Amino acid sequence: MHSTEQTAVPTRVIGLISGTSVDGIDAALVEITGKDLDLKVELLAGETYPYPPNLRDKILAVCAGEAISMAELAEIDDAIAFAFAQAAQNIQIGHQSATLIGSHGQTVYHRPPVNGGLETGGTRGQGDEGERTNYQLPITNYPLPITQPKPLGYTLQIGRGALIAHLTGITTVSNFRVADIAIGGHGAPLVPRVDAYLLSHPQEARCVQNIGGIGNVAYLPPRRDDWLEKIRGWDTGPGNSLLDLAVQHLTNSAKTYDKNGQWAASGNPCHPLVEEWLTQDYFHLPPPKSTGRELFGVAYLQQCLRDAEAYQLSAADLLATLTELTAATIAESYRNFLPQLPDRILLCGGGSRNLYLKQRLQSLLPSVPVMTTDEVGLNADFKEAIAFAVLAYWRQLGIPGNLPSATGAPHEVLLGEISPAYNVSVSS
Ligand SMILES: Nc1ncnc2c1ncn2[C@@H]1O[C@H](COP(=O)(O)OP(=O)(O)OP(=O)(O)O)[C@@H](O)[C@H]1O
Ligand SMILES: CC(=O)N[C@H]1[C@@H]2OC[C@@H](O2)[C@@H](O)[C@@H]1O[C@H](C)C(=O)O
Repeated sequence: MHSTEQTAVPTRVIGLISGTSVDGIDAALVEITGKDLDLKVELLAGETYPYPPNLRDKILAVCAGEAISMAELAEIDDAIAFAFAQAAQNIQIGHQSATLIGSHGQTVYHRPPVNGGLETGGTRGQGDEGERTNYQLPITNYPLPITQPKPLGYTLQIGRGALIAHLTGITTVSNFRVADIAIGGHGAPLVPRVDAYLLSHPQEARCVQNIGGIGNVAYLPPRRDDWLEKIRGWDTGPGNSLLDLAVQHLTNSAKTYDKNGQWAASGNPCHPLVEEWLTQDYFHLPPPKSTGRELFGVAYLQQCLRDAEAYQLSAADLLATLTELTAATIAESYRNFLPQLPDRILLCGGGSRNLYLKQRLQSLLPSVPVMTTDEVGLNADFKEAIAFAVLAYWRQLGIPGNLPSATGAPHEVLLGEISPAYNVSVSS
C-alpha cells in the first residue's frame, strides 16, 4: 500500500456529481490532506444545484433509452459541462479558490461486463450474455496480452472535463470509470476506497450504505491485518429510483419523491409481492456487481405496477411495498454475500433522509444499529461529491482509486483523465 506520509499543504478541491436520481448537481468544496490512513477531508461548503428542468427531462429521456442524434448528445454534453462549471464557480463564492476539480459528470448509460470482461480479469457480470455480440479484437502483427476477449462493460458519463477546466480555469479530472472498465471491471462502485480511508474503524465492521437512485454498499472490516483485501462493495439494487418514479406516477408528476417517507409510512407493505420481486436475478448474483436505471427504471416500475394489480394496493401500500423492496434487497444482500453482518450501518445519500426506509431497514436487521454518516462526522448528502474530490486528488498524486474487490477489476488502476486549465496570459 501507499505511504502514510502527510502531504504538507492541504489541497483545496471541488467534487461534483449528479447521480442516478438526476435531481441536481451535488458540489462539495473540501480541503484534503494525507493519502490513505492519514487522509483527512474538511467540508468547507456543500450545495445541490438543480438542473434547469428542460435539461433534466432530456437527461432522463436519454437514461430511459430514448434514441437521440449525435448532435443532440453533443448539445446535452455541453449543457451539462456548463451547469457543472457554474456549480464549481458558485460553490467557491466566499471562499479561497480551489486548485482542482473532480467531476463525475452525469451517467447516461451503464452496462456491466459479462462475466468480468477480459479473460485476464475475472468477475461476474449481470447475466444478459444472450443479448450481446461476442467479438474478436482486430488481428495485428503484435501479440496482445488477451487470449479470448469477452464483452467488456461500457459506461458513459457526460459533461466533459476539458470544457469544465476551460470555463473555470481549474484543472479538472473526469471520466473516472473508464479505466476500470477497460481492464474488465464494472467501473462501479468507486466510492468504497474513499469510504475505506474515511469511515473504517479499528474494531468495528461497518457497512456504508448509499441510498441514491441506486443503492450501493461498502463493507469495511475492522482496520487490522489484511483488512483492505477483505473490503467488499457492490450495487445493492434500487435505492429511490422506483419509489421516485412511483410518486411521479401517482401524483401525475406534481411530486418527485416521498418526503421523509411519510406517504409510504401511512401504508402497509405487501409482503408476498416483495417476496416475488426478490426472486429477480440481479439480487441473487454474487458481487462484484453493478447496475443502473437501465434495469431499475421506468420499464421495471411498469412491471411492478402490473404485478401489484392482483393485490389491489392503495397508493400508500404501493409506496410502502416499494420501500420494503429497497430495504429488503439491502438486508438480504448483507445476509447472502457478507462473511458476517456488520457491527454498524452508516447510511448516506438522499435515501438516508427517508425515515420510513431507515426504520424498515432497522427492523429487518434488528441486531445492527443503523445511523447516518453524519453521526460519525461525514456529511451524508455530499459524501459522493466529496469522494470524487478525493479521487481527483489521488489521481494527481498517482494513487489508484478503484478497489478490485468492489469493481471486479483484476488490479488497481489510476482513475480519471486530467484536463489541465490553461491560464492564457497575453504579454506584449
Ligand atoms: N427528505 C427526504 N425524504 C425522502 N427521500 C429523500 C429525501 N431527500 C432526498 N430523498 C431521496 O433521495 C434522492 C436523491 O438521492 P441522491 O442525491 O443521493 O441520489 P443520486 O446521487 O442521484 O443517486 P446515486 O447515488 O444512485 O447516483 C431523491 O430523489 C429522493 O428520492
Ligand atoms: C455507473 C454509475 O454512475 N453508477 C453509480 C450509481 O449510483 C449509485 C451506484 O450506481 C454506484 O455504483 C455508482 O455511483 C457511486 C458514486 C460509486 O461509483 O460509488
